[in-house]
Amino acid sequence: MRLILCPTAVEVAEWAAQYVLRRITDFAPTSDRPFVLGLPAGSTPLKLYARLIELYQQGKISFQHVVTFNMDEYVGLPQNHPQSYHTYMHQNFLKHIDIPAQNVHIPNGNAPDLAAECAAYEDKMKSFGGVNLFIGGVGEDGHIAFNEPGTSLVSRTHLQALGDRTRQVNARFFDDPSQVPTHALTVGVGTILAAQEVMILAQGAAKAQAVHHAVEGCINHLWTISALQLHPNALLVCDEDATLELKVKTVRGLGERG
Ligand SMILES: N[C@@H]1[C@@H](O)[C@H](O)[C@@H](COP(=O)(O)O)O[C@@H]1O
Repeated sequence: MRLILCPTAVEVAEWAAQYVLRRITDFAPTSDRPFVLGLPAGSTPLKLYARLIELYQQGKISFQHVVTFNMDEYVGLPQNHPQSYHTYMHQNFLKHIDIPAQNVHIPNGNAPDLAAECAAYEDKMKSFGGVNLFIGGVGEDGHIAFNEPGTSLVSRTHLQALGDRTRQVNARFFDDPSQVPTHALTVGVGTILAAQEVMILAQGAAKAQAVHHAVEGCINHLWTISALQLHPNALLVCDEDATLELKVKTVRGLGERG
């Protein structure tokens, strides 16, 4: 795992945006050979999306031949609900760039058969030859996508019951905490590990425990982010506050300046 140290969240976003730019540019995608990008929702990637939109507006990057797969979506929330991840992605990123609508994939949390939806989502990813770069955030309890503590590290896209802690943390986006959905569809830990590269962003002291478990802890299903240790090309891009629970020795020995 590469641990990239950035002073602030702004620099995390800048580092990540330049990384995405470089990866897509070097790949030189075409319609027959698109670049497949895994994307998260949440507050963490907002600055990254804003930066990518700027790079697009400056003509430095195009998403014409990029195919996206979102990590997760709430179950039972209408797609046009202000807090659905469909709405989030369109408002914060997709409507501002040149990505063709048919290249965008977000799990359908209102599908009549959720198990079939999950299986079809995995098949769709495979039909593109898998994901080139999966970007993610991390929950305070170390969940990646919506893979809550205890989720199998070889899990694939599945229906996930959301834990109380996740629902409480995400309640800040809803008018009434009781509106936070109880379930989500999420790519599995195994789905993320199957990507050629994984880049997780962590910023703020609330993520420091999760970063500690990711980097210094044992690989275990109670901190699903620790599965990054199994990946040959994993990047963990942190701001200073997110590293507060790491040992100085770890930061100095492993950390690369972003
Ligand atoms: N399903 C999402 C995750 O994909 C995200 O990484 C996490 C952290 O969110 P935030 O970036 O808002 O801290 O929250 C949610 O639970």
